Amino acid sequence: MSPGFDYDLVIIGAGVGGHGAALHAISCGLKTAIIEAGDMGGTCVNRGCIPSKALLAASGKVRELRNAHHLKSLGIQIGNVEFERQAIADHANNLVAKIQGDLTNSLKRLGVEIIRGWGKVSGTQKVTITTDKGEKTITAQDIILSPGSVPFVPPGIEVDGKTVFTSDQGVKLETLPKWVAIIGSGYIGLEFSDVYSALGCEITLIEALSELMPGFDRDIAKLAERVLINPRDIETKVGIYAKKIIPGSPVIIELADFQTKEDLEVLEVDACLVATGRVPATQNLGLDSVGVALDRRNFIPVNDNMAVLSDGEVVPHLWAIGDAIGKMMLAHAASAQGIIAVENMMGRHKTVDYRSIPAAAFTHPEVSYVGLTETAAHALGLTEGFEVATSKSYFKGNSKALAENDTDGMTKVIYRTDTGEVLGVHIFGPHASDLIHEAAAAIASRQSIQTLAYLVHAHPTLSEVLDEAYKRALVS
Ligand SMILES: Cc1cc2nc3c(=O)[nH]c(=O)nc-3n(C[C@H](O)[C@H](O)[C@H](O)COP(=O)(O)OP(=O)(O)OC[C@H]3O[C@@H](n4cnc5c(N)ncnc54)[C@H](O)[C@@H]3O)c2cc1C
Ligand SMILES: NC(=O)c1ccc[n+]([C@@H]2O[C@H](COP(=O)([O-])OP(=O)(O)OC[C@H]3O[C@@H](n4cnc5c(N)ncnc54)[C@H](O)[C@@H]3O)[C@@H](O)[C@H]2O)c1
Repeated sequence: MSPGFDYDLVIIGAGVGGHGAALHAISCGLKTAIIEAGDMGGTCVNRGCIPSKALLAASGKVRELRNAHHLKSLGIQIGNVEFERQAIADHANNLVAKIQGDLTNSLKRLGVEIIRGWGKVSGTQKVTITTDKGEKTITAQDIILSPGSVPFVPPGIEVDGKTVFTSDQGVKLETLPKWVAIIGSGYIGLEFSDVYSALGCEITLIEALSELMPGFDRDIAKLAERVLINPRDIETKVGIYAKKIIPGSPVIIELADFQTKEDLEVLEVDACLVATGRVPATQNLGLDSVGVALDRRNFIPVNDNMAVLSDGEVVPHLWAIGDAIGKMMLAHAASAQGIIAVENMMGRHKTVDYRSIPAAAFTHPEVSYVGLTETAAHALGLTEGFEVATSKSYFKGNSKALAENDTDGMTKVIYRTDTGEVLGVHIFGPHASDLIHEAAAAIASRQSIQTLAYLVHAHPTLSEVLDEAYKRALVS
């Protein structure tokens, strides 16, 4: 315990980032407190990963069981498949309650003090907590800020939470609108279009940029579009943005060309999900009391060790992690950053290796990746002076996928031609979110495709799609 302080570590925000940091701090012997103003578990547990994956799991089963053609190819026939919207919503809500309870108990069991209220830095190594009952100030050797993020709603869009809503309300599945517009084809847009289309809604997917799924590798995005969008009841509008959205019945959406800003058409739909990204929840954190200014996009500036910066200089004993620093808005990235922050405050110099952090969209089939897209790899090659090559393999050549009659998908491995170092791996296909981890481990140790091609994969497994892609690189 640091002499003269109430705690060794105080964490503001009990999302997955704060939780990960707290668990690691306890394992390092630090007396730790965590401050939470809202729901324990933050976005991921209450309004993000957990409820959305519960909805995807249930709606994915409906899709599978209603796919008579696929079932027949396996010799199976079943009758009408029914579902109850409220029962699916209850599954998601119950899972949230369970995981929120488990997370809170894990903190209590380990001796992390949970303080409810709004936390604010009130000077060097000081935090003030405001509750309905008043204010109290505590001191800590170190402070971690993990306040997370909230949905971004572009100007002109009015959210009423009922007919026009963000994922915060969407995960509650309070209605199944007959016709729903989804604004944005990123992670949330894709996952919700998977849920809604499986449950029988008609969708119009609107993307401002010139291609759908702009954040994903191009080959993967094109194939994903052919499987996840085109055959389903989803109309797409690309290069078009929602200039104005008025809630009601119907919801009125004014669309305009993203490049020219010219007005295009007006849609009248039953509901609209706004999935246009997230912004950091970094207001009123008391950062001015220690001379810290937010960056241009309101993220907290940090260095590679997660130390908060003021004018480029480290602010001693102040750290920030998670969505609020804007490096990679993912749950596992937030908790990895929490662990790295604690390691550095313990005097062990460590940084986060973003290149090896995987990401996945839990659609049916799934999309996953780790490392660079082909475009980013070529750009890096140009600045660092190396050539890039790719190797692809397809689920339609994989015995396990063939046995399941589930063969839509591909794997793409991107590597340097000089050293063979793997720079990125992208998978679209069944279980892609699990398959990506061997590639993440390979990238973490900067392995070459030549080494990976000699790894032995069990047969018949889906993981052989990676084996095939590695081996193909040796003969190309
Ligand atoms: C619909 C959806 C689905 C998602 N699915 C996935 C997924 O499948 N996989 C994945 O990796 N990521 C997913 N994400 C992203 C993931 O939820 C976030 O990356 C993650 O929650 C970030 O964690 P965090 O700890 O930084 O912040 P948060 O989870 O946002 O937690 C921050 C916490 O801090 C509290 N807080 C803020 N300010 C204060 C203050 N001053 N005082 C006290 N408390 C404060 C907030 O109340 C909140 O509880 C999803 C997000 C959404 C919206
Ligand atoms: N499976 C997962 O890991 C998962 C799932 C959901 C969310 N998340 C996280 O949550 C964050 C937010 O997700 P998201 O899908 O909202 O953001 P995103 O950044 O992934 O996608 C937003 C999309 O909306 C488009 N857009 C923005 N404004 C628009 C407008 N006015 N009209 C039309 N299109 C517009 C953007 O071009 C972009 O393609 C992501 O950064 C992601 O990291 C992760």
